[in-house]
Order: sequence, then C-alpha cells, then structure tokens
Amino acid sequence: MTSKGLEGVVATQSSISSIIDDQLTYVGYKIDDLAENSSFEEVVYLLWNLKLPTKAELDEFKDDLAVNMNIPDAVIDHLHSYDLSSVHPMAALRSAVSILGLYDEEADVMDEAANKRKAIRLQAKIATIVAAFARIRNGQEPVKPKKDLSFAANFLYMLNGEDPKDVEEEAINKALILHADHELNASTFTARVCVATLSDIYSGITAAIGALKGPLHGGANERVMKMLTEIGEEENAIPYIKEKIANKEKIMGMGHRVYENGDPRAKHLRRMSKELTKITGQPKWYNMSVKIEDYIKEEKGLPANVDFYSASVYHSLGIDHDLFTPIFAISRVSGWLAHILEQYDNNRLIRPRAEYVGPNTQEYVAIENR
Ligand SMILES: CC(=O)SCCNC(=O)CCNC(=O)[C@H](O)C(C)(C)COP(=O)(O)OP(=O)(O)OC[C@H]1O[C@@H](n2cnc3c(N)ncnc32)[C@H](O)[C@@H]1OP(=O)(O)O
Ligand SMILES: O=C([O-])CC(=O)C(=O)O
Repeated sequence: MTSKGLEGVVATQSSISSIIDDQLTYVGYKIDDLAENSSFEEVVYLLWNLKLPTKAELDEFKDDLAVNMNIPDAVIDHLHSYDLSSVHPMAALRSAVSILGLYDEEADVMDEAANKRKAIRLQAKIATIVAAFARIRNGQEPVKPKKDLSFAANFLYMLNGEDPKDVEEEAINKALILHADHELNASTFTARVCVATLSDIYSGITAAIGALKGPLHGGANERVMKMLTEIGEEENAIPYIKEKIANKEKIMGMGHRVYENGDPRAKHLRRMSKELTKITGQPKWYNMSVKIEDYIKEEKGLPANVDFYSASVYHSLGIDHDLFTPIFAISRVSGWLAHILEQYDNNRLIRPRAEYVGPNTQEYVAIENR
C-alpha cells in the first residue's frame, strides 16, 4: 500500500520536537512556554543539546554565535554577481550557503565535534547572508553584526543599519522561536535524507532551503502577503476568497498536513499581527486576515497555519515580502541542524521503495524502426 505524500507514515524516531494532539513541543517543552519566556538562542541550544542551558552555558553559546556571524568576502562578492532585479532571495540563500561550504575547511570533516562547530558557524552566518543580500540589491553596503546584540536584534540591525526598537526585536525573537523546528516537515525530511547518505552538513542545509522555498511549505508566507495586497481592503476579502475557492485555488497560509484543529503557533502570530498592525496604523491587514481565517474555517474546516499571520507581522516590521521565507530559513536552520546531528548520530541510509505502475515488459525496438 502506498501513501500519497507519505501521509501518516512514521519515517524516523526523533527526540527533538513532537506534535501530539495538536500540541507542539520542543524536547518536551510546550511551544507556548518557549514563545512567551525564551530567547531564540536558548531554543537553539535546547534543540541541539536536548536540555535548556544554564545562564553560563547560554552566555557562552551566545558568544560563540556572535563571533561567527561575519561571512567571507567571497560570499559577499558572490551576492553582488547576480541579476539582482530578478533573483529570489531564497535562491540567493540556497546558492550562498552552498558557496559558504567551499570556504569552510572542515566542510567534509565528519566527526561529532567538527559537525557541532559547523552547526554554530552556519546558524550564525545565515542571518548575515540574508541581510547582506537584501542590502546589496538595494544598492547599500552590507552591515557587519554587533557582538552585543541578540540574534534577533542583530538580524534587524544588519538589515536596516540601525538598532531595532524593543517591540521589533521581541517580534522577530518570538517568530524565530515559533519557526525553529517542526518534527518531520518536508524540508527537515529533505535534510535528513541528504545527510543519511553521509553527505556533509552544507549539502543537507542547501537541500533543505530548496524544499522550504516551495509555496506549499515555507514559501506560503510571501504568497499570503501577495494575496492580502491583492485584496487591498477589508470589504474585498470574502468576495476574493469565494472566487479563489470557486476556481479550486488554494488559500495560502491555510490548512496543514498534521494539525486537525489548528496550528498552535498561529495564535501567537495572530496576537503579534494585531498588536503590530495597530502600532503601524494599518489594522486592515490583521482585520482582513481574521475575516479570511474565519471564512475558511467555516467553509472548508481548514485552520490557519504558521505562515498565515507571519505575513502581516513581517509586513508591519517593514520587511520586503520576498524576505519572509528567508526569515523562516534563518530560524528553521536550527531545527535542520538538530535533525542532521541526530541523523548522523544513529544513521541508516533512507531509501524507501516505489510501487511500479508503468507499462509491463516491452520489446525493445531499434531506433530506425520507431
Ligand atoms: C510551514 C508550512 O509548511 S505550513 C503549510 C504552508 N502551506 C500553505 O499554506 C499552502 C496552502 N495549504 C496547502 O496547500 C495544504 O493545506 C498543505 C500543503 C499545507 C497540506 O496539504 P495536504 O495535507 O497534502 O492536503 P491536500 O493538499 O491533499 O488537501 C486536501 C484537501 O483540502 C483542500 N485544501 C487543503 N489546503 C487548502 C487550502 N489552503 N485552500 C483551499 N483548499 C485546501 C484541498 O484542495 C483538498 O481538497 P479536495 O480533497 O477536495 O481535493
Ligand atoms: O510540518 C509541516 O508539514 C509544515 C510546517 O508547519 C512547518 O514546517 O513548520
């Protein structure tokens, strides 16, 4: 029996995150507690070490990240080399991470300590790459990270060239926590399949970025904002959605393979969206989103997923819409790395079977007789 899209198939064991009865936990800690009380750095430490850090451990981990945030000049040169008017930042990120691997002398060193060092370097540098690309395409110089800022604040600082306000830092910190890991989602599975061949970490993360980019996965958040922008005003929301449904089009940011009664991350982003759109004086993005969420729930029984309200949150922070999925990647790289380390730790090649449904035995016909 095949399961289309591997629905319901349990493909591995993992100690990193779980989704049981619509509840998401990281190493047994409820996502709600982490989102309300934690820092992104603390969550990354948790995912990689399967325990919360002490104050001293967290300070050391933050320092480790901070000193590794700069990226090689070769990567900056590479970012300058595209047709900046047309390259999508997720494509740029995918290529830049691959190139980063060329400048890591330990890229193919496979022992556990080297893999942990590479994980820190990758986590530290990914936000710098995204921010540098965003500035370069605007004709601006990349901004170097500051050692005394949090990971979330540093990303906004490198993006905008000025220290973020507290409310902005808090929003990005919470969004990063909420997106950090999610059991065996498509991009994490991709990363695990890749490194289960005993390929290197950079290959695994490059493959995962490719999988996250798609609109059925992380690419949905950018498309949610495209939809909200097309709708334009609150009163257009329901007629717009009705037409989409009549045309059998999917509503981005709605539905989920695993959650039946709702994605527990969405309520946090919904709250942030309400607060931030009020601060910016543009509550229409939140109001419109609520109308769509209620309508789709009522009509199709589908809940909003993590990508739905993150769109209006990032928009309210003044972030370019095509950077929404790269922000997802900046966070999710922590989960990918946790899963890659776990895969190496207890590896077996991942190689499922396909049920053959093509034609049965055929006689070979010489090319001149076809
Ligand atoms: C971080 C993340 O990756 S979260 C997911 C982000 N992706 C999106 O938001 C894209 C929109 N959502 C979707 O495409 C889907 O809900 C997915 C990909 C998330 C999950 O998909 P699956 O579990 O494979 O469900 P599938 O696509 O088979 O849909 C099942 C049914 O629900 C419908 N459906 C599912 N999602 C939607 C949606 N967003 N809008 C309208 N209809 C939908 C499908 O049309 C299908 O209906 P049918 O049986 O009448 O043909
Ligand atoms: O788990 C999934 O299928 C998609 C998702 O929500 C995520 O990766 O955060």
